[in-house]
Amino acid sequence: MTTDDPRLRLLECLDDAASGIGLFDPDDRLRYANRYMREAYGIAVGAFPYWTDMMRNCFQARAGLLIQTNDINSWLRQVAQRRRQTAVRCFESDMVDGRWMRVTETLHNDGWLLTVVTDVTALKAHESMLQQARDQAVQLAITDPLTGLFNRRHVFARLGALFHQARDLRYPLTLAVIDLDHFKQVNDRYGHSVGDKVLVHFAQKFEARRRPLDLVGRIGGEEFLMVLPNTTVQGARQVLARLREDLTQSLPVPAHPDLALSFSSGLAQMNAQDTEAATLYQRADRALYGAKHEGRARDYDDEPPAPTAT
Ligand SMILES: Nc1nc2c(ncn2[C@@H]2O[C@H](COP(=O)(O)OP(=O)(O)OP(=O)(O)O)[C@@H](O)[C@H]2O)c(=O)[nH]1
Repeated sequence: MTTDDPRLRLLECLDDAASGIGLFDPDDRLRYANRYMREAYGIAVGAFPYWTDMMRNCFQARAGLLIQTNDINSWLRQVAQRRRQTAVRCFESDMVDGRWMRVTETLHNDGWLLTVVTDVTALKAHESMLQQARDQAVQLAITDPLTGLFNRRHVFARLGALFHQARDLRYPLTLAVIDLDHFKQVNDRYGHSVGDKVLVHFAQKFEARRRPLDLVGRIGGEEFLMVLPNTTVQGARQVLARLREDLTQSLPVPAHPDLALSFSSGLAQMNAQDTEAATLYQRADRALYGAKHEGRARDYDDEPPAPTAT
């Protein structure tokens, strides 16, 4: 049938629309549904159910809208509290067949409600792909590609936050700047790729010893930083002693059993004079030079912390 009456043409076009369109009267009974809407919700041609019966049918037949509940009556009560409360309501719904629908309900002054249902499955997939790509980019930006530890930029950014937290909550915080000894000789003697394996091995040992609140990262070629919240210098010395033990009991590169390597560390515990993380780090870095100067393979802290102001 062709007609020039735009209202009739509109009804014809609505029936072919690529979105679901439904119209509910003030008693919440379906009075019009286009083909898409009937198919999506499993409503027979010629049937005009109440909204609650439509939902009940979806639940019982496990068709159309995915309703995950053990108690359909309580689900209906909860949803009814939100339905018809605002002039326009927009939400997303899962369908039993895996599709995602965006539902827009427009409430007219006289209580008639227009529902438009659009398939947004492709958009959702795209959104989740973007989210994954973003997460991956963030991960790459904070990770040292060789060892998988946090990189220098991220460790220093986190150090700032941990420093202020420890100062505000008044618990001790100790830094350990760790540097492998005579690492250049490893590269010179065994080659750069073996040197890389050694770095990875150390990183794994550091990571394995890390407690949940500790922060470990690679801040330079063969230099690592450990941030130990709630830990004094004495506590940090124990952590490092255990690390040395771990390292003496393992071969950095099994193909080269003669390859053994030590590390030196500079320790500094936050004190009342440290106004920012940078000064604490400088003290730890200076202490590292002390450890190297004293003969390497040791932990060094040249400035015992002053009593913390209360
Ligand atoms: N294999 C490898 N080597 C690196 C990497 N980054 C830096 N290095 C090397 O690490 C070596 C560091 O040498 P130095 O700074 O002289 O330190 P060292 O030989 O460990 O001597 P001390 O620290 O004084 O005990 C240099 O040879 C760098 O080329 C890396 O990612 N992989």
